[in-house]
Amino acid sequence: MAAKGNGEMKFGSGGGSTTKGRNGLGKIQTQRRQNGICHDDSGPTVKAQTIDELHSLQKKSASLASLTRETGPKVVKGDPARQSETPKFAHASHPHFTPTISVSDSSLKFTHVLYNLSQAELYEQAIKYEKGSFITSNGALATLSGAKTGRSPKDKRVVRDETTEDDLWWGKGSPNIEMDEHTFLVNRERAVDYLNSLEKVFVNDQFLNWDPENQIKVRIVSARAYHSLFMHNMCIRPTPEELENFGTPDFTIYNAGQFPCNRYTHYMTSSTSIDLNLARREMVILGTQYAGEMKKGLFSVMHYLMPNRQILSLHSGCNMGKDGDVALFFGLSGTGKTTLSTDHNRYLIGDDEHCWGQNGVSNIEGGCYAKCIDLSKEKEPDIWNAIKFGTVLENVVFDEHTREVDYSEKSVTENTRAAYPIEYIPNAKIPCVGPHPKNVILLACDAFGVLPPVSKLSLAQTMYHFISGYTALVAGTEDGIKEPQATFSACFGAAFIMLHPTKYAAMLAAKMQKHGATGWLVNTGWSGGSYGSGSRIKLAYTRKIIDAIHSGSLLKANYRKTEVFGLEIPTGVEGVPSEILDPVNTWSNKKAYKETLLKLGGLFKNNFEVFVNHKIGKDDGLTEEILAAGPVF
Ligand SMILES: Nc1ncnc2c1ncn2[C@@H]1O[C@H](COP(=O)(O)OP(=O)(O)O)[C@@H](O)[C@H]1O
Ligand SMILES: C=C(OP(=O)(O)O)C(=O)O
Ligand SMILES: [Ca+2]
Ligand SMILES: [Mn+2]
Repeated sequence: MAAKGNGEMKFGSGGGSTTKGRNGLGKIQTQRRQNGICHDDSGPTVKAQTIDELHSLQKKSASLASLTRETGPKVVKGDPARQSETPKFAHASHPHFTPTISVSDSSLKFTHVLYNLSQAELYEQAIKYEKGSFITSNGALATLSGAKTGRSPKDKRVVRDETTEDDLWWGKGSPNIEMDEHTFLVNRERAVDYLNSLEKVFVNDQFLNWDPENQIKVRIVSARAYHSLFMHNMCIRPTPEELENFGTPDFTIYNAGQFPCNRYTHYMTSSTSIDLNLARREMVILGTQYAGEMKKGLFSVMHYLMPNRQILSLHSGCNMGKDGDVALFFGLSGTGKTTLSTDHNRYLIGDDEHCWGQNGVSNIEGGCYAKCIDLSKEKEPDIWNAIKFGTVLENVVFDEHTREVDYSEKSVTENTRAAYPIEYIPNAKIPCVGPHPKNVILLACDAFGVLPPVSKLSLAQTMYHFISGYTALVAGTEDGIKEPQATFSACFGAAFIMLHPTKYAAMLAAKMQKHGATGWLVNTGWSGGSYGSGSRIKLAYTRKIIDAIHSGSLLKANYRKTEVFGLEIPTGVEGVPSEILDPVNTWSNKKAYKETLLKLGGLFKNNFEVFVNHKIGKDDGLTEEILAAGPVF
């Protein structure tokens, strides 16, 4: 599969190109692998369906309807390859078929709906019809997401209308780039036409949010078995009874990711467009097949719907101890939410998206989406073992013959991923709900290497760091040592929030205060120098720190304050060498340490300037305190 400049996918010809693996065998470069599409025409003979049956099926798939045409393709259930399910009148060549002149050409076509297929059925669909789909030695389904191997936040658009005009955060710094209703409909029509032009589409009807009172029904219409399996794993799966009584979805995604948007359409700046229309309760995806867009798109919807019900939506992992103590793990991508919330000694509530309401926390999702770069069985056994039959493995490289995955391979992308149902983690807490959090852990992967491995935060400091949403990763790994790239993303999820960050911050402050939660800042990044001279803090040490937070022992430790950031750091943590707890000790060049510390402090200050004139909550005092809780120098 080769990417064209405009984001379209082009399937090239010829065999898959291979590179030599460790054992000399060709390793499948899944990105470039080509395979002919297999057409299965060996099904039994044509059998007509009743009109009633057809109507009930059409009702089920009413969301595929065009808004501007009275008629569109007829929708039928089942795989077109299994011809027994194909009605007679689908074939224009049939002697009894009488065309009507009053209908459009599209109404003569049939689109088969593959409705809530099982994992096994989706495997078969993917392997038969989707290039680059393979079963790996652990039983997972390896797939390719195409040209896009990560999200495209710059291509996200939100319809600005009466519904959203006053409520949403617009303008500088906001992730909500506006589009008008008409343009949304243009893209919607493009996506629906594309989907209707296919022989078959996949429809998933599922739930979001384990809190039964605030559950949302979602429908995902997509063209690839990969997308259907991904959402099957990531959303909450309905029981057969729940599916029978599903009714009308609260929100629908039309994922036509293989098809580009029209770049001449107003508001478009590339051939990728992810469009959110809150009034219509619809999302359209064009020009990207990265499955994470669906999951994070729905997360944005929850970031709008839930705060309106006084429920705080959180970009965080969440787990619970044997005694019912709940911890939240906030952090940007790659900082450790999934890794640290998946803890063999605790119950996993969820790895990425939660709600904090009146009764406690609830996971929004039914699955986890783990990064798998450099994954090892020793360091992350639970995630390793979750990669089995049913799991979607995105963009990984594996041995052509043994189908063993090489998790160190970055040739397709560094953002290799595994999506699995949450019950694949043995100590998952089902239903995924828990009491009010006791600890709120803010994760930052500081590639500058100046933030302490752990600090205890005051409420004002927690808010300051929550609003800042800092992390710094390395810019690129190929051209040698590069400057770490500081990223500030409000609420540790600026790409997904819909309201002004201070709205979420005020809710978090109120909830933490009410329930007596303690805030912590944990650096999962560098120590002993910046990226290039220092090294990443050992996961084993970070786990010890997290253990001490959970057990309550760290709360009782002795603390002292650091300069510049004014962070309270413990003098000792069980299982962690004491000297690393103050980063200055780990730097051989103390002058370089101080310069880097001041540099990072300056970046924090600059970033926070846009929030200086905003009030956080009803309490003026808190706003003042938060402004004072940043670096001082
Ligand atoms: N000290 C550490 N703490 C947490 N993660 C670490 C650490 N060192 C290395 N890692 C790696 O960093 C990555 C964190 O990614 P992940 O948990 O998926 O982040 P998120 O869920 O926040 O996007 C994992 O690949 C993990 O193995
Ligand atoms: C899926 C994502 O989540 P994370 O990287 O936080 O795990 C994402 O941000 O695209
Ligand atoms: Ca994320
Ligand atoms: Mn994650």
